[in-house]
Amino acid sequence: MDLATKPPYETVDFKALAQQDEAFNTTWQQHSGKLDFQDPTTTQSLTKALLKADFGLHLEVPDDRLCPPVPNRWNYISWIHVLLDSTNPSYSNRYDPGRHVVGLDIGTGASAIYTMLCLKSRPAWTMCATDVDKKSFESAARNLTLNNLITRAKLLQTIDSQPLIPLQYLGVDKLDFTVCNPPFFADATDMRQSLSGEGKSARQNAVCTGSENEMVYRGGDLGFVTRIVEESLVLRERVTWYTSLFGKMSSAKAIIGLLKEKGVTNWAVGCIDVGGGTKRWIVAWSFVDYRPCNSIARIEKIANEYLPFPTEYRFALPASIDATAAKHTIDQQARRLHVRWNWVSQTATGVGEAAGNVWSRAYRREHERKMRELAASGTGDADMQNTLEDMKVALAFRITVSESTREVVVEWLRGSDQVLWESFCGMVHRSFKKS
Ligand SMILES: C[S@@+](CC[C@H](N)C(=O)[O-])C[C@H]1O[C@@H](n2cnc3c(N)ncnc32)[C@H](O)[C@@H]1O
Repeated sequence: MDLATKPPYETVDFKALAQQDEAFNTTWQQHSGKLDFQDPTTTQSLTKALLKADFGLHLEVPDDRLCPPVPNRWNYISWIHVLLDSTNPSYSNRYDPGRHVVGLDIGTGASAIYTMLCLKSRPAWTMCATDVDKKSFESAARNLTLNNLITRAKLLQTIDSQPLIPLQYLGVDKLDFTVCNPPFFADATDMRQSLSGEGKSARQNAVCTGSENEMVYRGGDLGFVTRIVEESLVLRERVTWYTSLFGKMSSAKAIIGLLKEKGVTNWAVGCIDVGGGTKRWIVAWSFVDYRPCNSIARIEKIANEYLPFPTEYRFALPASIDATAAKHTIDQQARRLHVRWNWVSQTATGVGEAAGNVWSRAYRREHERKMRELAASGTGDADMQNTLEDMKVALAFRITVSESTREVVVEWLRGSDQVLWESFCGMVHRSFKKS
């Protein structure tokens, strides 16, 4: 399986895993095929077997440190893959093996799980990783060495008074993303109650071997990520995507509320829910204007007010228009506008960039007049193209005509002006209403 684009886990086939992994098979046989997730030996055996079978990774963690469940950790990383691939400056919306990406794993833990999954799945990536806990830090370094990944990682043991995104101490100027599974609990009582399932109808899914200093932070996950938000308001574009996991939906909502209050308009919300187990939430935000694809930026499981503005607009082709005519309409319409435009007829997809509202009636009239003048003077298209060369992009978009669904799909790729994006979608749609 190609790890670079390996999809998220939906379930785990324990029986098949037992056939592949001898050590896990012993656990499986001992429990007669019924795994006890409250037993630390079982959960360690499962984690090790999955990492080996699915990622070719070897893991050693001290018994008193967090042993990470693989599906939920991988699903976060695979969500980050889509987030980064869909905000690729080339607008390709695909994994680019040549793209060098630098990430930071805040609080990497004894397993260095996120760092290892990123490095193993994306060979051109490098990772920075921090932790305050000496034992976890040393164990993380051991795991990276054991898997021959240490040369692509920069490890830093920090102290709590240092920034959570310590660019200066890491000797790094910019980052493409941060990943973080923060300590979820506000104090020892909160941790004990939550892990014992007090106040919940169902028991916790798996035993947690995490020590108090790994799992507890003042203010819990909300307190920890509020610090990341505050640092992000200073660092801004020096990190393209700030992301974090949350144990509670209420914490994810509070962070989105804080981001909105601070004027952040580009964010994404994800949910991790493997096999109906404990749900986890992911929030990502950015001060850069590349827009993530709708399918990962907006999950349906949270109230609308916490979702970012949609980055996709679809409409059905009128019955009177066939797909060939629709493709022609889209291409011709874009060519008449003062935009950079690249249409690929084989895939019926075009990508364009505009400096502003160049489809307004006034702008179009003026543009057409200039085009006529240029044609009359014999300099033709070339001069008009020159005006696009140094253009500051206010909106980038992709338009696809889907023959199978008879739909036009408009995607927002770049830009911070929601009104401009809505106006553009309206213009594309109207051109089909007229014909
Ligand atoms: C819940 S654990 C996550 C470990 C690992 N990333 C995982 O997902 O299994 C939180 C980690 O954050 C670390 N941590 C706590 N405060 C920190 C700080 N100020 N800077 C960096 N790491 C910190 C803890 O030591 C712990 O390893």
